[in-house]
Amino acid sequence: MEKTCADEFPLTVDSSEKQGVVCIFGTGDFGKSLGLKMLQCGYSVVFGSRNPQVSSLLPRGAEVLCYSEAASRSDVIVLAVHREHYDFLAELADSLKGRVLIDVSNNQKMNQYPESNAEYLAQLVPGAHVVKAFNTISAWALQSGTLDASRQVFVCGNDSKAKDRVMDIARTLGLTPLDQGSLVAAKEIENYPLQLFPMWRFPFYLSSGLCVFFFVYCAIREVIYPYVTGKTDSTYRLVVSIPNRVFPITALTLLALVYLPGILAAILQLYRGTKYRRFPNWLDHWMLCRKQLGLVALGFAFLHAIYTLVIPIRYYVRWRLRNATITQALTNKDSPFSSSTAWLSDSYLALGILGFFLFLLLGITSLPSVSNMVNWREFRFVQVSASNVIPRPHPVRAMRSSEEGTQQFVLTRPPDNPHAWSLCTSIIKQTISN
Ligand SMILES: NC(=O)C1=CN([C@@H]2O[C@H](COP(=O)(O)OP(=O)(O)OC[C@H]3O[C@@H](n4cnc5c(N)ncnc54)[C@H](OP(=O)(O)O)[C@@H]3O)[C@@H](O)[C@H]2O)C=CC1
Ligand SMILES: [Cu+2]
Repeated sequence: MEKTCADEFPLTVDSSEKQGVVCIFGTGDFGKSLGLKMLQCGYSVVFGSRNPQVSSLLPRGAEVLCYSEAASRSDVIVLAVHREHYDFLAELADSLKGRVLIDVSNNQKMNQYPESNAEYLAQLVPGAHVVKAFNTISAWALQSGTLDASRQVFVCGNDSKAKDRVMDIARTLGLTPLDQGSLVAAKEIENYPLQLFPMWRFPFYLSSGLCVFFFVYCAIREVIYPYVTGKTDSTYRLVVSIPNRVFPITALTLLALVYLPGILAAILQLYRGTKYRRFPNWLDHWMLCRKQLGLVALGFAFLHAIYTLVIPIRYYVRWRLRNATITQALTNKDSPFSSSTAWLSDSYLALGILGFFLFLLLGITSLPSVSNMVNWREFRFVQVSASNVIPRPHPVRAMRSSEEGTQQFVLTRPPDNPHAWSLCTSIIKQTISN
């Protein structure tokens, strides 16, 4: 190509702590973000673009040249172009001979092409040393610096010197390179970003299933049954009361399912008498998505906490309280203050709050950014102790103490605790009808 495209863009790179020149083909989202990061880490960046004059919004200090011109400036070239547009490289094959070509591309779906993008690139440009890297890092994370969970860069390539250079660059950018072997591994590395999601799929389906099951169960018990037997309309319960029953049950069931596979695995190891055999696939997968299960459980616990906080402002609850007060006033009766009930109510709520706090602690320490800061023993300490003290679902007890033929029910929870109230009343109703 003609030399003109270089002339308008003089080199203005900060020369402090130079790391060498890296060329980036493509001035799209990823090229720009990676270029910026490289400039910040002391590299000189030369962009290769189809229209070097038009390319705006590029990081300051970077040069923009046409592809061939840019390629001649550096032995390391990052290819921030989609695979579909690789054909132009065939023309540049001569000038790319002996260069390190970094393929960062990803596909839309798994196994989209028969060969991996990196292998395809190696066929297009046979003289270059193709290295697969950086495809698991997102442009957004590079720019915002929120790389916590995704610092890992999987690197593979057939030329070990080229691979070493790429791993050095990754380390300079503050990333963690992981050598995955020869270019054959590229296929798996390219599938990796698409595979991350399945870890969430099982928790998602499981929690949806649990929610639906418990919702239907509660709806039958608290809406359909009262309607069929007493023609009472309690459909309003579908909105807050029943979900607030379903969320904690789901949260605690999921939490239990986080710990269950570990126990099953231990039993299996004891039974087999060795820990050097693979677990069955279902157990393996279950073990691998424990963190996701736990985080989904934490989400449900959050919902439960929020739903519980709004209970006092619910119309139904206010109506009940007002009615009880008016009835007491009209009948000129008062209910004596019960110290033990007050104790029970407070300890119940306090346990709930503490349980939620521990659940939160469990969730937060399992996030990679936090767990990186504690050592293994500290991590186990928090995880094991927190999971042991999270309270079980609130037991609601109604005691029958019949005097002179009339049935009275002493609640272990005060009726003004709305959370227990609805359950208690339904139990009382059932007991009376028996
Ligand atoms: N975005 C992200 O978060 C990530 C992206 N990647 C990979 O990085 C590569 C680039 O992605 P991204 O920057 O998002 O994509 P963009 O579409 O934003 O940019 C692609 C760039 O390719 C260049 N290009 C060269 N030839 C063509 C052509 N024929 N048609 C269109 N564009 C062409 C263009 O640069 P110019 O106009 O200067 O020639 C264009 O800006 C992809 O392979 C992607 O899989 C990998 C990890 C994360
Ligand atoms: Cu609760």
